[in-house]
Amino acid sequence: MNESLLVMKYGGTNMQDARAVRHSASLAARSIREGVKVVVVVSAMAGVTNQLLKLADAAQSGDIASANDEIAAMRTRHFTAAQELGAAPDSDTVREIREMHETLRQAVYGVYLLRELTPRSRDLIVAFGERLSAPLMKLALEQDGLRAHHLSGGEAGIVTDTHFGNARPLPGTYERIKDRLSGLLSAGVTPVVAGFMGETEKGAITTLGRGGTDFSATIIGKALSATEVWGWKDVDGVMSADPRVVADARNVDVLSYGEVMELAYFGAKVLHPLAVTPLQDSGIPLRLKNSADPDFAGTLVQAQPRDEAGHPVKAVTAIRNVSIINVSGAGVLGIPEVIASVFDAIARENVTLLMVSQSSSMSNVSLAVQTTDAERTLNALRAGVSLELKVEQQDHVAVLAIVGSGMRGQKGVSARLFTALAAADVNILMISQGSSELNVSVAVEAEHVDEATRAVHAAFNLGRSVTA
Ligand SMILES: Nc1ncnc2c1ncn2[C@@H]1O[C@H](COP(=O)(O)OP(=O)(O)O)[C@@H](O)[C@H]1O
Ligand SMILES: N[C@@H](CC(=O)OP(=O)(O)O)C(=O)O
Repeated sequence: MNESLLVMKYGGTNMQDARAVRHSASLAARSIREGVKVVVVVSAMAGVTNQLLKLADAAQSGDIASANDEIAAMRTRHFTAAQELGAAPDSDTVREIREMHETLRQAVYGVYLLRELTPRSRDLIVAFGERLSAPLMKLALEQDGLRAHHLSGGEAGIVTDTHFGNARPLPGTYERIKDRLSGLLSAGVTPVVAGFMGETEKGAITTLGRGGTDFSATIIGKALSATEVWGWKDVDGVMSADPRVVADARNVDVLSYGEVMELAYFGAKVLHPLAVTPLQDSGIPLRLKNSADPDFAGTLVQAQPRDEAGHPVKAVTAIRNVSIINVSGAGVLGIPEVIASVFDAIARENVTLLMVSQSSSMSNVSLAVQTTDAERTLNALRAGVSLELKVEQQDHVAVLAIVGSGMRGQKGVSARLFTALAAADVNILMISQGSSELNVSVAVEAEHVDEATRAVHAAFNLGRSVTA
């Protein structure tokens, strides 16, 4: 039998300070000592990605003083962590962190001089969060008595397209990762890869979208035919609802790739929406585990769902900051070309539609989009469709979704959802059901989304172990 290989991903919370990094390293070390080969993939320290985005914006708007203040604060944070992990002032780790901060400072100064922040330069800047974490994890593994080597996403072989900010791996990436990491692994060295980032074929740094370190880990898992990919979290795994909203949310022990994608798409912050896609062909399992309780099995994500009779829904989730764009125009919208022009205009803008509904009279189409995309959507529609159409925007909306493969062919699930919302006095603005029958989603007023989530969670009895 082949020896086991695990890809272990550590998020921002698990990298937030020296103590967290040391603990994270000890979790990897435990498996390595049991004879398992491990590839470690790290995120930026908690809060660093947002800080980098903020300071890049400050530089673009001419406020180089506050950008430099933020860089200095981050630098102190990384140096303190290195020192607390035992790095000497003249060590490689300290030198590398100093050099990276210097390059970051220069890149940010370039943005300030040009007053221009392109998606490409934003990616270069924002990826420093992960690049700065990797040497800290390498150091912690070495302090634990292991041999380790850190690499950027590009150095590890992650090659992407040029969609800066939301890049996708190119097919050749899998071979390349195998080439780059196999030698280290067979020499007994643990690779520590900076997550969230890759590079184009020409070597420009790209990022994989917010939360993209999960995606890096599964890309690497596929490339190396890993036994499993483990995502270490600060929660027990995927919960039946956001535990910050629903106090009695419970861990879901098994989910299918499809179910977890729906949950991530509809706002469950616990996983990148595309993270499972590299695993789908091979059936490599993904496990989400709590770093504070490593012996707990967590959530196993695999090809097949595991349904329990009488529990069609496994989790309820919500996307906030949504807007509804209403397109209306009696008589005009019924014409197929007009409908096509609405979707064409949106497709050109690359806007993600969260929900779509069309009235049966065909005089009205409602589109739910992230509020950050609303203006672009509105402009595209006004420019690209018939003048006779009226386009309106409604803000302060949220989309709530129930997810579970047990809904397939089950009657009464939507009725139960609507009854729960009505009893909680929550008005429904839009309704949609995926044809896969993995989810039902509703748009509600944002101010009611938390109470709606709690009401739905209770109505489907999710506050208990949801699978046998
Ligand atoms: N359904 C859910 N299951 C688990 N966690 C959820 C869910 N919805 C939202 N969350 C939140 O997601 C957080 C974990 O995601 P994130 O902070 O991105 O992890 P990390 O950065 O450590 O990888 C949890 O702390 C939890 O509050
Ligand atoms: N640091 C990146 C990538 C990431 O995956 O982070 P985390 O694992 O902390 O969610 C982000 O904040 O988007």
